Amino acid sequence: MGKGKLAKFADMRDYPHVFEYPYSVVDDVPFDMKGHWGERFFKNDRPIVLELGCGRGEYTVGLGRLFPEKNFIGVDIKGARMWTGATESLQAGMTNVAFLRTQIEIIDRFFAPGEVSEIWLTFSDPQMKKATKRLTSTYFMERYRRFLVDGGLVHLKTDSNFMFTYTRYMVEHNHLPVEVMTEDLYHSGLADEILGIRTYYEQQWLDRGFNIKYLRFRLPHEGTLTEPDVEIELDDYRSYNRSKRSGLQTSK
Ligand SMILES: C[S@@+](CC[C@H](N)C(=O)[O-])C[C@H]1O[C@@H](n2cnc3c(N)ncnc32)[C@H](O)[C@@H]1O
Repeated sequence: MGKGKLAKFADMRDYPHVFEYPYSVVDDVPFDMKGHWGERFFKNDRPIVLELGCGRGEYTVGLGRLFPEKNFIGVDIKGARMWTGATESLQAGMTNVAFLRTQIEIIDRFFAPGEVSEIWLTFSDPQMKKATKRLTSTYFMERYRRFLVDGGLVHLKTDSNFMFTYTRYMVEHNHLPVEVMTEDLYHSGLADEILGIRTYYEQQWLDRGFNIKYLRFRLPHEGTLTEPDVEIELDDYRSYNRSKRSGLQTSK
């Protein structure tokens, strides 16, 4: 039988590469590794890549294996999910992987200007009701700009037509340079060992016959970002009213 939540939380508290700073903690204790992840934790000055809303951390661990010359940090508020990737990377002796348990709304408290080189958003909740909760909204882009290098890459992998369409409008409206865009990754010829990493949620959507969409763009520091004024068709397989939970649990 698998470990229960309490046992996973206990493991996480002892893991040397897991940092747990939800709102309640970081309000009282400033995060003193801000600006010092390389020197104090990774012991090198290699590029740092974030996976935001990492869940079990498949991209954090998978990319960590593919790119030992970079450092990867998975961020999520759900500790029991994160435990999977944290345990796997610890058992594999990976020194270029860490996890941060916190709310992404306060992500800029953990990284200094220019400290992060890339961001992955993997199957983020589309948050169809409220743009400010959507991880590709300009609200979050403004936060990412505070620590992402100028012109740093943002990757979005999603099942959601709503999330993909919204993000495409946001990117076009703000003239952010697009590097790659496909509405059907696995039939596009683009899927390689990086894009072929499959997350837990991704596999569920693939099993249900959904196309996987992928968008990669750059986020320059210059210019004011504004929200696109568009109406986007809602994903009919997700519950609009309970968009706080992820689609798989709320569908139909
Ligand atoms: C649909 S799941 C995707 C998980 C994983 N990336 C995957 O593809 O299997 C979305 C994840 O984002 C996390 N998440 C969503 N909004 C968040 C926020 N504001 N702060 C921290 N985590 C968040 C959730 O806890 C959840 O684990």
